[in-house]
Amino acid sequence: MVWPVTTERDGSGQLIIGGVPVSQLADEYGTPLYIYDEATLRQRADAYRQAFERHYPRARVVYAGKAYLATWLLPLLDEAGLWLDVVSGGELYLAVRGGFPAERIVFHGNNKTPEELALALELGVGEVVIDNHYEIELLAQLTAERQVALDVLLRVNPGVDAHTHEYRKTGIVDSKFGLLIQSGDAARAVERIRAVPGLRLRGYHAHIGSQIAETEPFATTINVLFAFAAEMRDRFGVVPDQISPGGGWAIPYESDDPDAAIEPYAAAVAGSALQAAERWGFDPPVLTVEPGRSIVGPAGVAVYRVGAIKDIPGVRRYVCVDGGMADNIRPPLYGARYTAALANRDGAGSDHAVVTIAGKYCESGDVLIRDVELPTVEPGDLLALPAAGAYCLAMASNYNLALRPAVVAVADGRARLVQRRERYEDLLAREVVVVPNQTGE
Ligand SMILES: Cc1ncc(COP(=O)(O)O)c(C=O)c1O
Ligand SMILES: N[C@@H](CCCC[NH3+])C(=O)O
Repeated sequence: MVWPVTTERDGSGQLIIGGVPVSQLADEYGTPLYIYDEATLRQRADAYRQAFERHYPRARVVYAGKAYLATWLLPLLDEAGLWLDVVSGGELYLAVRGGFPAERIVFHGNNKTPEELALALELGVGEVVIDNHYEIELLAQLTAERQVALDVLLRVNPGVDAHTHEYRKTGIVDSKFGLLIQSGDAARAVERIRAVPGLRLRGYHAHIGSQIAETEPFATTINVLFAFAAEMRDRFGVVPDQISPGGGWAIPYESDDPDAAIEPYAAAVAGSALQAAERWGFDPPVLTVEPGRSIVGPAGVAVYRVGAIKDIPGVRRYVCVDGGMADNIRPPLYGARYTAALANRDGAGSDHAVVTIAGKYCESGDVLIRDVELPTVEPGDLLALPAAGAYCLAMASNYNLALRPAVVAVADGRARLVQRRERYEDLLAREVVVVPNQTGE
């Protein structure tokens, strides 16, 4: 359940993804290595669009690029008919340079800079999701200067507590995202947006958090959004043509996690929206969802090579790998759990032991998996971590001047290098001070 759909073992026990042996990829491109299975990506993108089309008359699926964004992914998203959510000038720039249609880009962020907003207008993004009063004034000025009109949504804070890690909650009252409904702040923003000639208010947005495996908080959020919409209709006569409960649907990381299938999520979210529209007296507006993790997460596998192995008698065995928190910060940041498998062999017949997979960086917290049962591993073995497609590379750093990993996309027995591994020279690319060459000149 946690592995890409094409994952199998060949006769010799090697792990195969997309028809390609993982060890072959590791030998060719080095480790750590991130492998994306195109079949899984396409299947999930299609599943989202089809499920929402089935359950709702006017649905829009927007991929949240913060989970993982690279130019090679863009045609695949485009072909699947998805929109794209970006949260920075950098994501916006990459998406447009990579050929994604700007009119299907939604620009998010709780502190968009004047330069980022100007870029969004220049590139012609489809929608901007306004987060705060400062942004309304910036957009008022920018649209007036350029004599253009812009479609906007208002991000509200619905005051909904989703069951997820504290750091992943975004819709509770004490949050930096959106404007609170219950204090009247969101209503004040609606009033102001309506008075700005260059802004066309299309509807309301909320995002309550990430890695949420229950549908109930989404249903509550949708109801709060429609109730707010009804209040705005009664006060100002505004009828929204779009409502968005954001993204945040979970994926399984370990085999006993909830399976978080897409179909029941879509059925529940669409059902809640239809019900709430009826209850509050609206024709169903466009329903927009913004999955990030649940599209790319299950498609990605991280591959590491084992190096040092350290036994602390009676305490634990550390199996150290050649990556860690620089390519995957999630375990130290959220206490996120992963599972792992031997990739270059299946370890059949060998003893099993509970070990801790540690990274190579200078932090005690640099542990990828605490306590995972594996066959006996040796230096040189390859370990594969599934469900690594979202928020690993996207949050990767050069800590300890680590080189960020290569990315390979696999499909039908073929591998494409889509992002090369960083090189030592890349570490010098931004240095301003002249670096002497080896002869000291
Ligand atoms: C506004 C918004 N939309 C969508 C997402 C995507 O979330 P996820 O990757 O959990 O689906 C996020 C991130 O949490 C977000 O902030
Ligand atoms: N980066 C997070 C979640 C935050 C999503 C973006 N708002 C994770 O890895 O789970």
